[in-house]
Amino acid sequence: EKVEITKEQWALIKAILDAYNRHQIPQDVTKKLLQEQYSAEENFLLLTEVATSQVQVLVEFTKNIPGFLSLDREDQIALLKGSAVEAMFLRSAQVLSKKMPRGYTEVLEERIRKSGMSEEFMTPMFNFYKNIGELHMTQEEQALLTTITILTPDRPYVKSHEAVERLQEIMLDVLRKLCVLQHPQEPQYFARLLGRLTELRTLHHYHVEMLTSWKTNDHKFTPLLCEIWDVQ
Ligand SMILES: CC(C)c1onc(-c2c(Cl)cccc2Cl)c1COc1ccc(-c2ccc3[nH]c(C(=O)O)cc3c2)cc1
Repeated sequence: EKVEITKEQWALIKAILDAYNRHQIPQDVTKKLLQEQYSAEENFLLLTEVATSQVQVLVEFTKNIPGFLSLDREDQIALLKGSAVEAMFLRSAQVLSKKMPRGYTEVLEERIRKSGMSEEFMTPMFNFYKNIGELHMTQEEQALLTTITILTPDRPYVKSHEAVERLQEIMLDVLRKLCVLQHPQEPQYFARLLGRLTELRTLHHYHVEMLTSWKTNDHKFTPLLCEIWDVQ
């Protein structure tokens, strides 16, 4: 049927895309990924620094999601803690699938592969990166999919499930319409995007074990990561 995006929905897309583009990791942090040292220790430290910076960026982005700040304060925290890993898988996937200048993508992939994480997590992780790359998502789709991931109602400790669900449904409806308009030749495109959300849940479970395996090898995380991931 004829898909119609309303004026309000276009305003919502613009607000979310502006917030998504406005909040980026500072250049001096991402530039460090290009420095010379490649030991597992050095890679882990660099990834920890980038992840910490990414969490700070994520918090700022989330505050700009229309309606988020009207949610219960404790639910806002529960949503951020519950979605941080998934939002970071999405963000790093988008960065890895872009052909960045100066082999930035290869450098990041190399550091992730050689950061002391067990082999068993590599396959599903890089499979996800490949799947995201094949979707060739537009900026709007990336920003909306990240927003939908953050507004997942069934995270631990969320009290007002319905309020979060209502907000997520608004975003899902906008993304559905956008997919029909931007990928007219691919009627299943929206369903494929949602399939990535399921894959993110699985990666989230793997990530809990990744943290434990890093911890046992006495890897240190920053206070912000410890707080958001309930480690230490
Ligand atoms: C604490 C560290 C070791 C960690 O634990 N799990 C993960 C971990 C891993 Cl590997 C994989 C996936 C998710 C996590 Cl959450 C990580 C590292 O997490 C990140 C790695 C890279 C990026 C990243 C890299 C480059 C970037 N460029 C930009 C940009 O805006 O230009 C953003 C950006 C983000 C973000 C998180």
